[in-house]
Amino acid sequence: MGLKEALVRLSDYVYVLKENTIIGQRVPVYFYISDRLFEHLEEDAIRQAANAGTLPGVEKAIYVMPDVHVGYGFPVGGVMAVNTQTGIISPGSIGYDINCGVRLIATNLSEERILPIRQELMQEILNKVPAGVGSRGRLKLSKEQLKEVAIKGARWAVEYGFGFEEDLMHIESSGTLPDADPDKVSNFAYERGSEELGTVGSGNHFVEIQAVDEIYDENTAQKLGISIGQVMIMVHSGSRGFGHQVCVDYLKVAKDALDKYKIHIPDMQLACMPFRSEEGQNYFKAMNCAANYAFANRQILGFITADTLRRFLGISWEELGYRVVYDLAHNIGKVERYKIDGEEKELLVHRKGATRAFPPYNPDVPPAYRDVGQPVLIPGDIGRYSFLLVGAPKSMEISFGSACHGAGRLMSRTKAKEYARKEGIEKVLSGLVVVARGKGTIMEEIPQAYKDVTEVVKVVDALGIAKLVARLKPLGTLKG
Ligand SMILES: Nc1nc2c(ncn2[C@@H]2O[C@H](COP(=O)(O)O)[C@@H](O)[C@H]2O)c(=O)[nH]1
Ligand SMILES: [Mn+2]
Ligand SMILES: [Mn+2]
Repeated sequence: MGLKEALVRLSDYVYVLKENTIIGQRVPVYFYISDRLFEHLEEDAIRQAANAGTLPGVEKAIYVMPDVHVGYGFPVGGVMAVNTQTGIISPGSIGYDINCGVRLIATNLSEERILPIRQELMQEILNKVPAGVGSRGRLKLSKEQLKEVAIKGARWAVEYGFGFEEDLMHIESSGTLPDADPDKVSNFAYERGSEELGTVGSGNHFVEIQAVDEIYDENTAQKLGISIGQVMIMVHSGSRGFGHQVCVDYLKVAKDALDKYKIHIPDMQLACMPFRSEEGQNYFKAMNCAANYAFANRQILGFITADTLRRFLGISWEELGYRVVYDLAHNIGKVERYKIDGEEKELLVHRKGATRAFPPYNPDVPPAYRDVGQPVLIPGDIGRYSFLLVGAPKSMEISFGSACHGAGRLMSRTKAKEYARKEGIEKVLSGLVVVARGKGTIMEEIPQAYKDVTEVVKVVDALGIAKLVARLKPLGTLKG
């Protein structure tokens, strides 16, 4: 019997793989998924989530979000929490693109102003915002400067002139993670990171001009300053080669340390180290450096894009009404506290392709949003929609304060290209404005390559993990 058949349907949106379904699996795995999305659930993604349930110190349950797909060792869309005293830290369960994440910026502009000029505007954004494989940014930073970025995160970018002090109040962890030690990052990571700060990257990463096209919760939307027809900027990028190298370096450290700590894992891609060990702490401190690099990266990208839009229209910052709504990480490991069976525990929450979704009145929600909950930013694809939600109370009980992170890939890059070729790329992209350095990327990133994000957010909304606030439609997209 395959693992998919072993899943028990508990309700409309919840399936469980009971503990001990595979050897050594100490906790159940909950899949938050609708029947439509269940059809796409891969056997290998189920196995990866079950494998994670065997890791030392794993607490309560593994949670899998509706945008799940197979990843490196741990599935994208997976949430795993381990005890910080007895548990491990797993680089593969955080991901290669450390602090890949999303930023949403609001403007005062209305959709009508952008629609007639969107092709020219996106061309200008393509000229001004560095994107694409191995693209170089405006900055070439020395190792000493990069160490500052690794410590200060988004604050470094603001001090350098990319943005405003108040932006920092609207970023997860204010855009600066404290436990960062730049001496734990390799020279090669510094080399790879030196010319990539302020660059989008390739593939799934993007800068998109969007318009608010539906509001589900008028009261919350008002508190977030969101209204119908409003033009928004969404940025999706991460820590580029810098973070990738941190992951590569510490996967090797983890593999080498398995014998030393007598850790047995069902898959080498889950190589891990005790969180409290020297190796585990070194990775955690390097991972936070990469996360800070990513916060700085999105700070720069969002600011350059807004500045390009402003200059293109010949308007001031005031007229543009630039305002960071929120910026969040969806590949990260964070120390948080949760009650399990009545006992409060300190846990290291691995979110890989999963978004923190803290509810109202949580002290880690920025003061401006304290009574509505943390904004949850869910990109969809270049042709359909993206969504703005806010964290809701159930997330603290049933998903370690987490929600989904996107639509999730449906087709491999090769399959997407084949589909685009067969159907004809002009037909597939009809009515969309998409710019990129290489045509290949667009073929891999067609809307059909992704699941239906509307179905994905319906699940987290129905479960009370996050609450739908607004739908955003793309006006133009820059792909890497
Ligand atoms: N609005 C857009 N959404 C997009 C685009 N390309 C990808 N995506 C979505 O982002 C998530 C997150 O991706 P990941 O790399 O962090 O796993 C992905 O699942 C898609 O739903 C885009 O161009 N525009
Ligand atoms: Mn991402
Ligand atoms: Mn990424």
